[in-house]
Amino acid sequence: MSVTQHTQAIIEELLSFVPYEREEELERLVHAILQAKSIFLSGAGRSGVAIRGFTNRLLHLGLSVHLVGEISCPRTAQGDLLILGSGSGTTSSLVALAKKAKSNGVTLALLTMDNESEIAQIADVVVVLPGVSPKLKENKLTSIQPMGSAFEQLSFLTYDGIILELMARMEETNETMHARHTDME
Ligand SMILES: O=C([C@H](O)CO)[C@H](O)[C@H](O)COP(=O)(O)O
Repeated sequence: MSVTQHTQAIIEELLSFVPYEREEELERLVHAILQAKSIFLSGAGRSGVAIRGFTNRLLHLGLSVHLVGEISCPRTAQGDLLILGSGSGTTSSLVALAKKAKSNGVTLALLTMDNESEIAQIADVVVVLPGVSPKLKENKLTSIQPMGSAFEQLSFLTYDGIILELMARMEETNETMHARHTDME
């Protein structure tokens, strides 16, 4: 197979996974974002790459957003929202952040493959995305891709789906968002 054929197969795989997403879980996340005073976001590795892209678009919507770990990241407070992207829901640095958020009265949201994972058990909002990972106890699906790739790609796309929904509800446009894009590039 060629690289373009592999790419096509990946897109077809993701399309076949989308129906496993639950609209009511995504609605709870959209609601939590709209209610939050400030939104803090984090993820490790490739899950973290996806959440960085999401943070950028939330900023373009005019929301108060912070990437955990950046030197500019302030202290959390009650009324804030922490969104974690973790396929396994067990990544140790994120477990620590989740516990800290809960003890500070911060609403905790998690995008994950495992709704019984350590973080999922204490999260207020859990969005389960389908995928496959060697880190999971049980894999119900199979993937043509290695490790957590399908989850990581689907989370990037789902974040963009959430952005489109937020744009509609917040009456934001491509133009209003572009006007907030950094001039420091
Ligand atoms: O980058 C990753 C790895 O290559 C698996 O595909 C993961 O995103 C990273 O290890 C974080 O794991 P999760 O918190 O389980 O998403």
